[in-house]
Amino acid sequence: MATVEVRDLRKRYQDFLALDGVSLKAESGQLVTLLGPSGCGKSTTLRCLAGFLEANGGDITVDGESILSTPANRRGFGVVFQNYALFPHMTVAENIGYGLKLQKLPKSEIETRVKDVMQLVRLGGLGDRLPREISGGQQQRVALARALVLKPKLLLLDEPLANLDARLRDEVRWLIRDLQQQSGITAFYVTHDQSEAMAMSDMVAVMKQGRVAQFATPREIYQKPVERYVADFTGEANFIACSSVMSVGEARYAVTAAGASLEVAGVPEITGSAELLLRPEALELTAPAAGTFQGTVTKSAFLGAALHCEIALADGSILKLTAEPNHQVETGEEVGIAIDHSHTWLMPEVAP
Ligand SMILES: Nc1ncnc2c1ncn2[C@@H]1O[C@H](COP(=O)(O)OP(=O)(O)OP(=O)(O)O)[C@@H](O)[C@H]1O
Repeated sequence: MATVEVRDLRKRYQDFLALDGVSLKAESGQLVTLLGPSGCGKSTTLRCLAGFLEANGGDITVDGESILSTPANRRGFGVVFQNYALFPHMTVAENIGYGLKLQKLPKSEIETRVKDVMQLVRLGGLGDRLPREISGGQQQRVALARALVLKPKLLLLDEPLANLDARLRDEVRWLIRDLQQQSGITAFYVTHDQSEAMAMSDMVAVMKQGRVAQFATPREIYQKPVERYVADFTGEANFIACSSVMSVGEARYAVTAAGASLEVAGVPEITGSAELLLRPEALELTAPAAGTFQGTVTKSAFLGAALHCEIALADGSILKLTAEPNHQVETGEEVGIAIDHSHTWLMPEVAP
């Protein structure tokens, strides 16, 4: 178990600054996810952690000690990538035991540890197969077992589910989280899939152009994003520009949005222009006069478990919401929208 801290990490590829001061921390036993779109620096951060890349500035510490000068093979970390990189000519058991063999452990100990970890990742009975004789999900479990068998201080996972189909993704996702929690290994996990990040993580770092836009729990990232970029990346979101914003207490504001006056919570110390975040589940269809907002239905689609609607407000904003499936609304109909105030959140307007 290890506490791992990344402080102001910088990495340059020729004249391109890929990491521009990344800071985050995994407490012992936590799974921390790096979430963000392609090219934001997730893999670069993970490779610096693994020791495959040399940072140009900042520090990485494990239990308070800098590891930057420790070579990758002496860091004691387990690494799992999206392309499993199994040795094709070795059996499943040989692949898993390879690292232990390099450590020159007695054969009987290797056999026991390989057998135990194979049970753990549910590969029992497949030890004699070659990688090409097992499925993609099983191959990824071999890669996981190969990392876990070394009892690493830290587990680094870079899009480990990327090559799996939806059903296997789900299965391997929960297996990884279960194993990580049971073993108490600190882990960093890279993904661009927000639902994966939300479901698995203790903490999420949402990355934006080589920096961490927000580092917080999944709940906080979803409910209290610091800016639109984070809100957009972590689920369906509606934004309404506010025409007036006045502070009325600590991180509380009186705002006017789409003709309605509201008192809302938000990011502390907003001084300039601001926009209101309304998640679809915060909105409910009402009779026209009964809602906080009034608008016109521009789209409605029956999705089975819910009715998806889009409503145009008088100021031109479009609100997306999910209504109860038996609700009947027609395109062009005037409706009201009630807001659950516990689900509103004010953010400063930030240049993209
Ligand atoms: N070896 C390299 N030489 C030059 N630029 C690089 C190199 N590796 C990565 N980059 C650039 O650095 C930036 C960050 O890359 P990185 O692989 O860390 O992003 P990522 O968030 O992991 O993206 P993805 O989800 O696509 O893997 C990108 O703009 C990428 O093009």
